[in-house]
Amino acid sequence: MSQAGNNIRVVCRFRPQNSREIREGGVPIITFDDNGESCRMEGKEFQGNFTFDRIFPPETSQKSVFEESIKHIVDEVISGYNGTVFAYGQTGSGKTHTMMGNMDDEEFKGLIPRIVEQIFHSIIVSPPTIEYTVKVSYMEIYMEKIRDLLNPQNDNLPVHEEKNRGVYVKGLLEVYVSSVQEVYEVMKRGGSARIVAYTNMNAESSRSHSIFVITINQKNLADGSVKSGKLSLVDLAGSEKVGKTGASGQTLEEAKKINKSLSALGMVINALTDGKSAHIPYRDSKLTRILQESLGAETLSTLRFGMRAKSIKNKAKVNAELSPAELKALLKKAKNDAVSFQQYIAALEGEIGMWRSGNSVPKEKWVSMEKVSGAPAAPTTPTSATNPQLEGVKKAEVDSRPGTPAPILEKDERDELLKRENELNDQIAEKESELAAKEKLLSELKEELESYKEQEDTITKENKQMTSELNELKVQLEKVTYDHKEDAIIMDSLREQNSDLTTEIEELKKSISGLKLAQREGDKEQKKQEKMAQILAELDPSGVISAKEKQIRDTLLKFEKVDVEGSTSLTLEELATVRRELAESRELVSTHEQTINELHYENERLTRQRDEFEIRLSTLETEYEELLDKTIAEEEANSNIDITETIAELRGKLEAQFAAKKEVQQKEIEELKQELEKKNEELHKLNSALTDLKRANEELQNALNDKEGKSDGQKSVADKEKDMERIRKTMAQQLADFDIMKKALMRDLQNRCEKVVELEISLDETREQYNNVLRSNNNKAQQKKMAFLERNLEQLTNVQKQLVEQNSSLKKEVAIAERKLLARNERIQALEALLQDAQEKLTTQNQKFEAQLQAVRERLEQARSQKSAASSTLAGLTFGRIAKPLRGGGLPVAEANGSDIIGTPTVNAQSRKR
Ligand SMILES: Nc1ncnc2c1ncn2[C@@H]1O[C@H](COP(=O)(O)OP(=O)(O)OP(=O)(O)O)[C@@H](O)[C@H]1O
Repeated sequence: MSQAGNNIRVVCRFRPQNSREIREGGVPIITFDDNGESCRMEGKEFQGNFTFDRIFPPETSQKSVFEESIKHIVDEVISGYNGTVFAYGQTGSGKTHTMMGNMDDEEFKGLIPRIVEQIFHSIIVSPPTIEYTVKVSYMEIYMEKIRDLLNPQNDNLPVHEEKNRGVYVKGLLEVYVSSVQEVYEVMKRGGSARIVAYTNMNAESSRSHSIFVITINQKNLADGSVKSGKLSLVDLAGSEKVGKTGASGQTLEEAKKINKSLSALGMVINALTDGKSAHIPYRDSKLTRILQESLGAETLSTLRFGMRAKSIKNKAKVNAELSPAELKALLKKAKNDAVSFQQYIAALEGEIGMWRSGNSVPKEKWVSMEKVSGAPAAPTTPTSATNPQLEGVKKAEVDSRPGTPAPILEKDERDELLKRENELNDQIAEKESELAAKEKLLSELKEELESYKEQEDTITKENKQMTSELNELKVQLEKVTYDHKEDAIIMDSLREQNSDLTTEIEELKKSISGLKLAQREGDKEQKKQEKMAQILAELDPSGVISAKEKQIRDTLLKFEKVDVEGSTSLTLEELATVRRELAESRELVSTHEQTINELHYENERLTRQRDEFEIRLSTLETEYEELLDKTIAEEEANSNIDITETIAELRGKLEAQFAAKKEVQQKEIEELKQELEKKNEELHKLNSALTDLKRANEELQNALNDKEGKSDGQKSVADKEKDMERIRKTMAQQLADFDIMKKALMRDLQNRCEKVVELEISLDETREQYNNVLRSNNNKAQQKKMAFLERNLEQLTNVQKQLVEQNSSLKKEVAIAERKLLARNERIQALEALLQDAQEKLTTQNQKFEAQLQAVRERLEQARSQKSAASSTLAGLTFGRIAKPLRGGGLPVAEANGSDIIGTPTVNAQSRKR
C-alpha cells in the first residue's frame, strides 16, 4: 500500500509458486481480470472477488511494479508531501523481495532502490534554483522496541510528537546522503545490522518491522522558501503472526502477545474501518504511532485484501516553510489574535470578578470570544483565500493531528500534554533500556551463576568423591594405624616374651653349663681320686720310697760293716754308688716335697670346693624358699586355707629337717676344718722332718767326703768311727722318724680323701634327703596341688610353646603387616598426592575459568566501548555527518556550502494542501 498526498493506493502482488509448492502439487487459486484491478479467488474456504488499485500477477517484473504503483510517489515527496509505502503479507509472500529485492541486480532490485534512484533522478532534473539535502534513517521495531539499524546500540528509542515536527523517533540517526550509492551503502549497513540481530534472535525476521525513511529538504534559492518531504518505506513483519487480520477477540489477544505492533496495527485498521470507533488506538504500538500520519484516515479500507481500500481517505499536508511575506501576514494575524485574546481575557476576568463577589451573571451575558471580538468562534478563519498554506496552518492549529485523541483540549493544554507525553516516552524508553540492560545483565549473571553452579556442582561432586575417598582412606589409615599399634603391642609383648624366654634359655644354658661344669668337676673329682689313689700307691711303703729307703739302709749297713771291718773294704765304686744313691734320695726328697706341695694345693682346692658347695647349698636353700613362697602365694591366691596350712606345716617340717641337716653338715664342716688344720700341722711337721732329712743328708754327704779324705790321709779311725756311729744313729733315727711321718702322712692323706669322699657323699645324701623330704611331704592336698602345678606347668609349657610358635608366626605376620603398612602408607601418600594434585588442578581450572571470565568481561566491555565509539563516528561511514546539498540540474553545490551539520534545526512550517 502506498500513500502520498491525498492518494492512497493499494496494490496487490502475487508471487509465483515456489519450488516447494510446485513439488507438493499446489495449484494457483487466483484468476486475474484483464483490467488489472480485480482478481477472483477460488479457494476451498473462500471464494470471492477482490479489487485493488492495481493487481500484479506472479510474472510481473520488479520494474513494472515500481513504475505502475510507486513511481509517482517520488514526485509527491519531492513536492513536499509525506509518503509511506508499506508491504503487508504473510511470511514468504514476497514483502522483502518487493520492497528491497536484490539491490545489486538491475532486474531484481526492489521498490526502495528504485525509489532512491528516482529521487536522485528527480533532483537532477529539477530546476537549478532549488537546493536539496537528502537524509536517511533506518530502524526496525521488534518486541515493541525501536532499534536504530544505523546505530544498533540504540535499541530502544522513544517516539515523540511535536506540534510542528509531528511524530518522530527521538535520537534516530539520520545520515546525509548525496548519491544512490551512499543510500545503498546505508541500506546494506542497516541490513547487516538486522541480519546480526536475526541471528541473535533466532530467525525473528518475520516478527520485526523495518522502516527506511528518506527525508528530502529543499530550499528555493530564489524566494528562500523551504519544503520537506518524507518517505517511509515499511517492510512489515509476517502477517500470519496475528492470525487473520481483522479478527477480533481471542485470536487477536493471543496474537497481541506475539507481536504487539502487528496486533495494534490490526486494531487500528479495525477501528478505522468499522466506522463506529471514535478512538483510534495509534498509541497502542510504536508501529502505529510512527505510521500514525500515514494511517490517519477518516475511513481506512481494510487491508483484508483491499475490499474497502478505495474508500480510504487521508488528510494530506505539504511540509513547507513560509516565505517572509507569508510570515509577515502570519505575524500580523497573530498580533490581531493577541489583542482579541487580551480583550477576551479581560472580559472573562470581569465576569469572574462578578461571580467571585457573589453576584450571578445571566447566561446570555456570559462572555464569549464572539462577543468580545465580534468574530466567529474559530480563530482560524482564513485571512486570504489565495494562501492555502496559511489556511493549512490555521486548520492545523484547530484540528488535531490525525487520530490524536484530544479534540476538546485547549491548544496550550495539548502542547503541555504532548510535552508531558514526550517526557514520559523518554522516561519509558530510558526505563526500558535500563530494564533491558538489567535483564541482559541478569541473564548474563544468571548464565554466569549457572556456570558457577555447574562448576560448583562438579567441584562439590568431586569434593564429595574425594572427601569420601579421603574418609575411606582415613578409616583405612586409622585401621592400619590401629593394626600397626596392635601389632606393635603384640611385637612388644612378644619381644618381652622373647627376652624372657631368651633369659630363661640363658639361664638354662647357664644351668646346663653349670651342670656340665659340675659334671666336669665330678669327673675331675674322680680323676683326683684316681690320682690320689695313684699318689697313695706311689707313696705306698712297698713303692719307690721303700726301695730307696732300703738302698739307704743297705748303704748304712755297709757303712756299719766298714766300721766294723776296719773301714778298708769300702771301695771307690761303693762310694760312687753311695753318692748316686744319695742323689737319688735327694731327688726323692724333692719329689716328696713336690707331692706335699701338691697335696697342699689339693687341700686348698678342696677347701674352695667345699666353700662352693656351701654357696650352692645356700642358693638351693634360697631357691627352695622362693619356690615355697611362690607356692604359698599361689595357694593363697586360690584362697585355699587348708593347703596354706599344710604348706606351712610342710614348710616347718622341711625347715626343721633342713636346719638339722644344715647343723650336721656345719658340724662336719667344722670337723673337716679342724682336720684340715691338723693336717696342716702334720704337713708342717712333715716339712720339718723333711728339713731334718735334708740336713741328715747333707751330713751324710759331709761324712762321705770325710771318708774320702780318710782314705787319702788315714786319719784317726776312732773319731771316724764315732762320727759314723753318730751318723748312722742319726740316720736310723731319722729314717724311723721319716717312716713314722710317712705313715702318718699316708694315713692323713687317706683320711682326708675319705673325708672328702664322705663329704661329697653326704652332700649327695643331703640333696637326696631334701628331695625325699620334698617328695615325702607330698601329702594329698600337696599332691593335688603339685599335680595342679604340674598341669599348670605343662600348660604353661604348652602355652610357652604356643607362645613361641605364635611369636614366630606373629613375627612373620608383623613383618607382613609392616610391609603392608608400608605399602598402605605409600598408597596413602600417593592418594594424598593425587588429592593434592586434583585440588591444585581444580584451583588452576578455577583460576583459568575466572581468568577466561575476566577476559570475556573485558572483551565485552571493550566491545561496548568500541560500539559506543563507533556509534559516535557513524559506524565507519565516510559520509553522513555533513549535509551535501544537491542542486537541481544535476550540479552538486560547492563543498564550501556543506556546513549544514546534522542537528541544525530546520523548522518547517507545515501546511495542508487541502
Ligand atoms: N514476485 C516474486 N518473484 C520471484 N520470487 C519471489 C517473488 N516474491 C517472493 N519471492 C521469493 O520468495 C521468497 C520469500 O520472499 P520474501 O523473503 O520476500 O518474503 P517475506 O514476505 O519478506 O517474508 P518474511 O515475512 O518472512 O520476511 C524469497 O526467496 C523470494 O525471492
